[in-house]
Amino acid sequence: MGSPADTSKSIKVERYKRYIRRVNSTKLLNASSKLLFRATLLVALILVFLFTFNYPPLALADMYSTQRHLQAHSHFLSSGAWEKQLRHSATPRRPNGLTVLVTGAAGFVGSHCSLALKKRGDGVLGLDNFNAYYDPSLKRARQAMLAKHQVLIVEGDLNDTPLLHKLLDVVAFTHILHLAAQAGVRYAMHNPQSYVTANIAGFVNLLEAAKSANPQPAIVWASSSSVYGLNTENPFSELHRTDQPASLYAATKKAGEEIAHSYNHIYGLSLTGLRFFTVYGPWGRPDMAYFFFTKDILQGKSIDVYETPEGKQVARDFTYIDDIVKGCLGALDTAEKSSGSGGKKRGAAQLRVYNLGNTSPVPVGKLVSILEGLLNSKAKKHVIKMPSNDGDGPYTHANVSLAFRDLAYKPTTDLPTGLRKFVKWYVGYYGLQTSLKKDIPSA
Ligand SMILES: O=C(O)[C@H]1O[C@H](OP(=O)(O)OP(=O)(O)OC[C@H]2O[C@@H](n3ccc(=O)[nH]c3=O)[C@H](O)[C@@H]2O)[C@H](O)[C@@H](O)[C@H]1O
Repeated sequence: MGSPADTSKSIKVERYKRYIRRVNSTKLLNASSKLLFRATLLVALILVFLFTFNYPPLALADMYSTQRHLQAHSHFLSSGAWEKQLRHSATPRRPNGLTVLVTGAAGFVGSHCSLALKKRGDGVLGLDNFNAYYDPSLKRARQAMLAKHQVLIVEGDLNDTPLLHKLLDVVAFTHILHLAAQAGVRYAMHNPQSYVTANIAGFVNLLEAAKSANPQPAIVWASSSSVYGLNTENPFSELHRTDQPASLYAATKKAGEEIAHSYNHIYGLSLTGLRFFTVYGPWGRPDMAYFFFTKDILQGKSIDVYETPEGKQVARDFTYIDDIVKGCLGALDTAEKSSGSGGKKRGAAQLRVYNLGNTSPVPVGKLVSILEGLLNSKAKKHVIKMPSNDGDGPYTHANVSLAFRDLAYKPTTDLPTGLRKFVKWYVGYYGLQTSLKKDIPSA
């Protein structure tokens, strides 16, 4: 046993050691929290750098798509109420009415078709990703217009597989009117990938969901006059060559027609492709010439009017939206049922392709002079040779005898009448009535 002095000394030594251990461990803790803090700061800085400076389009696109994905999937979470809304919108209000999923429902042709279907008592559910290819506020305005008629548009992408399967699970669609696409002939030079994503991957994704559905819906979808590409026979008939597309847009639409063939062959999906010819009218697309010519003429800006390399006028078979809507409804009404179910083919199914044009090409110069008359304003025309490498063709002209025979399709609106209706809508929508020198005469 030691003396009290020894004991007291050893207690003090022990206390000192404990103190030193505590100080050291605090130092260690401080050091490791500092390290952790610095690491977190570094990671945060790297993330901020990546999002803000390094890959802005990628980071933002990812953020938006994740946001949309979460939005779509949050619907699944509160699924009861959401599913009820879907079914309500999709339920027909007439005996034997169709139950139609309209993709691209906030688009130009999609919104008109959705409204026409709803008005005659069919059930309609829309799907649209509201992308910013052109002013999304116009798409929102179309959505609001449809909402007044009890048509719901789900915000989501064709490439969102769980969402597509969910929609087809919740509603037993008899038909899909597939109009969602990356449109525009010349924009394909600037953003080729968007055409592949929407017009090929998106279409395949939709067909995959449709082939697995039970019952399989019949599908009517938008192809394009541009598939005629370098074809020189005139007017364009469905029997002519379509293996020489002049733009990536046209190539993706032609690919769609071939993909439709394979899904029809393998799974018994009923598929009808409609080749639209330069569709125009109220609620139209701001990226199209008739639309931005109107804007530019009213603003006193110059417009480029293309001519062919030989100095000839460029012409289009401009087709009025109401005629196109009748063609789409005719195709839906005559579509036979798909033959398969749950991913298995049970027999041969219908496979069709039709031109939907106006059968009366008009030179672009004439389009401009009609607009000048309606707007009471002289255009500052800048006539230039058509850019040779942007996929544009010199003229289009539809033979619609097949669509007339099978769909009772008969276009009735000439360009002056249709443009008058468009201009009337345009000045009303953009609140320009008072700035025009005279009222737009009624049709
Ligand atoms: O039928 C289709 O399948 C396609 O129709 C539409 O393409 P296009 O017929 O090319 O329409 P659009 O661009 O309005 O040019 C019209 C005319 O104006 C000429 N044009 C064009 C631009 C310009 O600045 N000047 C000009 O003269 C131009 O040379 C052309 O002669 C759809 O956009 C497309 O999505 C697809 O559906």
